[in-house]
Amino acid sequence: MQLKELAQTLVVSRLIGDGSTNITGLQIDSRQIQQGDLFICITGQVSDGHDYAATAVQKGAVALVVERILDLNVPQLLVENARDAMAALACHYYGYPTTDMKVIGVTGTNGKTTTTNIIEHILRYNHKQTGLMGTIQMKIGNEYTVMERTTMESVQLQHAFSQMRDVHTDYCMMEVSSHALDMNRVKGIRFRTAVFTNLTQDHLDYHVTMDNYHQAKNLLFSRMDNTYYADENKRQYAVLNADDPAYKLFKKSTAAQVITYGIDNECDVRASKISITSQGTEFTVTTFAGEAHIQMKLVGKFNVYNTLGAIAAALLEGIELSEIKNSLKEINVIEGRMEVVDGKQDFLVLVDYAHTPDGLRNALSTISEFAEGRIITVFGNGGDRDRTKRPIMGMVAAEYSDYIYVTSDNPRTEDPSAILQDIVPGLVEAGYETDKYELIVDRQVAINKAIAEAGPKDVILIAGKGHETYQIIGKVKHDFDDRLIAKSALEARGLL
Ligand SMILES: CC(=O)N[C@H]1[C@@H](OP(=O)(O)OP(=O)(O)OC[C@H]2O[C@@H](n3ccc(=O)[nH]c3=O)[C@H](O)[C@@H]2O)O[C@H](CO)[C@@H](O)[C@@H]1O[C@H](C)C(=O)N[C@@H](C)C(=O)N[C@H](CCC(=O)O)C(=O)O
Ligand SMILES: Nc1ncnc2c1ncn2[C@@H]1O[C@H](COP(=O)(O)OP(=O)(O)OP(=O)(O)O)[C@@H](O)[C@H]1O
Ligand SMILES: N[C@H](CCC[C@H](N)C(=O)O)C(=O)O
Ligand SMILES: [Mg+2]
Repeated sequence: MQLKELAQTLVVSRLIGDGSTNITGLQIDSRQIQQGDLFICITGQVSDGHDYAATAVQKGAVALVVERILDLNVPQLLVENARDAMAALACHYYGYPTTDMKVIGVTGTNGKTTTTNIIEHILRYNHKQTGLMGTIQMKIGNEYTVMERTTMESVQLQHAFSQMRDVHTDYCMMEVSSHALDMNRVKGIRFRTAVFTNLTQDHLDYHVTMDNYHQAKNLLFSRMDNTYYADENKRQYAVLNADDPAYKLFKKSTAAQVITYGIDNECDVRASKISITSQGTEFTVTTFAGEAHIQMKLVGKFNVYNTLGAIAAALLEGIELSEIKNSLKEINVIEGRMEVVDGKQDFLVLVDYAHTPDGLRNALSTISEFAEGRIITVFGNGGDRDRTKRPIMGMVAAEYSDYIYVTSDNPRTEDPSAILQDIVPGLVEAGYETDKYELIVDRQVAINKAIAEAGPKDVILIAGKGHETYQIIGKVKHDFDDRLIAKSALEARGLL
């Protein structure tokens, strides 16, 4: 594609140099440049992409998108904000792929991965060609790729959507993180449906206040343009959790049709008669399309919420409630979400991705509903992330646990033992006795100890890392999988 064609998508940009230059790719990272790329210089928080433009040109970039003219002998497209411009350029370059499929976006502090996976399961079960993008993996056709980020940059997203279009994808279910909304990574995506799960504390390192965080989430809903299309396939929907007060802002600011779900408040898709065991969950769902009794292997009240959001989204696609019910019966536990580590033991070992105060509370309160023995919690907090959630998670753990191993999550560039120390004030504030917890920096040692000392009917919750197969210490990613470590600890006791 010629540079001038891309430039035309941005009315107020200024093109300096030869507009007929042929562009064969878009790239934001100088380390990944290929011959013929247009290098987009992003002014970031850590580095400035403009500083890497010369290297990018040396490596084969044939033109630049810049926020200030650089002294380099290649055509340059001058824009006010490169990240913003990038979303428009990416949509055009890849031929607006999200207008050729239905994209169902899910946002919220917790439950995005779970909800997207449930919707994907229902639609695939009902013979739709599906795609998936999120924390664990991306699915294009039948190919799965492990992901680094929950929501990628716009160039990567639009590229992935174009690949999905190539394999005739009907629906893409995607997680939409607040970072992505705030940084315009998802600008230009046409969402068929946007689902809101919940809003609780996380990411205050980035958003600083809960109000900013709420406003970032709101961008998903406020950018939905219009619901009044004659063509049913073009209508847009907002599926909102009516039990979370944050939904009111989204309801007010969206032009999409609003469908609410919940348990406690009056709403359009509502669950009642909920029964939870360690094996699964049952409930009755009352919807605008009838009533059904749902049985599934996912456990916990929070998974009832995730499922309600998914049921609403699927009903909007014309899937019969009876078919939704059948497909939910078949759904398996989502990787790293209340995942049971099985052996011959007479206690339960669960690996869960709870890494926020609300996530941990939900995981532990669910366990407390069926635990017959002690509840033993192994958890920590990620480094270089929201520090204010650490003592709160300590308080939550103290509220439900009989014993706690405070340990490392992904320390990243922080001092691991200092992170553990940040959790302790929460335990103290909760009045938790000092002989009921210990601090063990090495997560493997903590997991081994928890399993070595477990007794009959105890439940061990290993929280925070879920599906992750690594641990980031400093800047190094080490192999680490809570489930494999738990298994080897069981083996050491002769219980595998
Ligand atoms: C806070 C945040 O999200 N930052 C992301 C953002 O960083 P930034 O804008 O500050 O960019 P930067 O790192 O300063 O770099 C500026 C530019 O220089 C370029 N560069 C840099 C170095 C170089 O050698 N060559 C080069 O070209 C970079 O590619 C970039 O284009 O853009 C970068 C490029 O895409 C991301 O790597 C970076 O992710 C950081 C590492 C990160 O950890 N992000 C997490 C918090 C995140 O996004 N999480 C959410 C999920 C949260 C959730 O829901 O739980 C997610 O969607 O994954
Ligand atoms: N609806 C929910 N409400 C509260 N907690 C939940 C909910 N769903 C899941 N959780 C808890 O949060 C953890 C993470 O769930 P999930 O991976 O689905 O969330 P996410 O929003 O995708 O997280 P991330 O922001 O890391 O992508 C689960 O392991 C569980 O403990
Ligand atoms: N998407 C979340 C994941 C946190 C997972 C936890 N294991 C950690 O490393 O803090 C984040 O980037 O904040
Ligand atoms: Mg996720």
